[in-house]
Amino acid sequence: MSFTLDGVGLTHANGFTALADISLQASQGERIALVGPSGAGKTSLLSVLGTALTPTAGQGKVLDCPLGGTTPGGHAAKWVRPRIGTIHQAPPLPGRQRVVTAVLAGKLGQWPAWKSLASLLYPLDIAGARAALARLDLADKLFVRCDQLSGGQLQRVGIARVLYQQPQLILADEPVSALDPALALATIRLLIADAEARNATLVASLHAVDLALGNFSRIVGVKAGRIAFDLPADQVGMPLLHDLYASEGGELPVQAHEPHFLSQPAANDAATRAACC
Ligand SMILES: Nc1ncnc2c1ncn2[C@@H]1O[C@H](COP(=O)(O)OP(=O)(O)OP(=O)(O)O)[C@@H](O)[C@H]1O
Repeated sequence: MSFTLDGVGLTHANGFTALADISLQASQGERIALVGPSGAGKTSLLSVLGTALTPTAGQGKVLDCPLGGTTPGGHAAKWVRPRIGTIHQAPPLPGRQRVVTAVLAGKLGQWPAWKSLASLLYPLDIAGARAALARLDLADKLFVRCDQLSGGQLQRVGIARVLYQQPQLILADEPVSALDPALALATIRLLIADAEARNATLVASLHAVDLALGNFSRIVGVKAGRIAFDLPADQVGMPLLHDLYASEGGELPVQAHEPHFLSQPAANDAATRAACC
């Protein structure tokens, strides 16, 4: 198993319960899209899987490491964290940092301390960083400072960093939200192809339901901190989606703005997917 969550809950310090009774499993190599309205708990769920947040209820394991066993500096943290690659909606990259350093930082947790330190002073694997950036059409930005990039370019640098890292588990939080529809589709397909080639597990939260349904075989709907459904994409129909997004007036967020997609009685129609995804 890549991860198992059993009745996991997360209540924040202010008493707000962001996740409740989450039970979810994934085999190594599975690719899952998380969909749901704003505030549903998708980022919270990814943070628990990434061991950035510790559940306040339930139990689970990520890459065989028990959740809550990842105290800073502890053995479990040192072992599991370098094997998880997180893609943030807005990558937290220092503005003054060069793109090459930001990409190479993907392997800081895997390298010995001397190599990490040396690479911060002078990039040690420029060819590796360039190759990862080239996959996202950004090879020409290798020595550019991060604060000189657009939001979409910065988002793709965050993805290049994870491609360079080659983690066993990729957690992507709205990874293509700043990209135009065509680039978003190409980038999601690149991430999926990379995960497939390496048998890595990929869990991606996606704002656009058409992007999720058209590219992922397993869809997990999250609503009010709970799993609303966990189904193969071809079983996720329009009534289920409209119910999931009821708090947003039932309007489905789509990438391609295809009226055709929205008028279909079920999203599992192959022609619909071909038309919009
Ligand atoms: N540190 C925190 N303290 C209290 N509440 C929080 C905290 N972080 C998140 N929340 C709340 O938890 C809920 C779930 O947030 P989360 O970011 O997981 O949702 P999301 O589904 O990712 O939303 P979006 O699609 O808008 O990014 C929200 O209501 C949010 O306000």
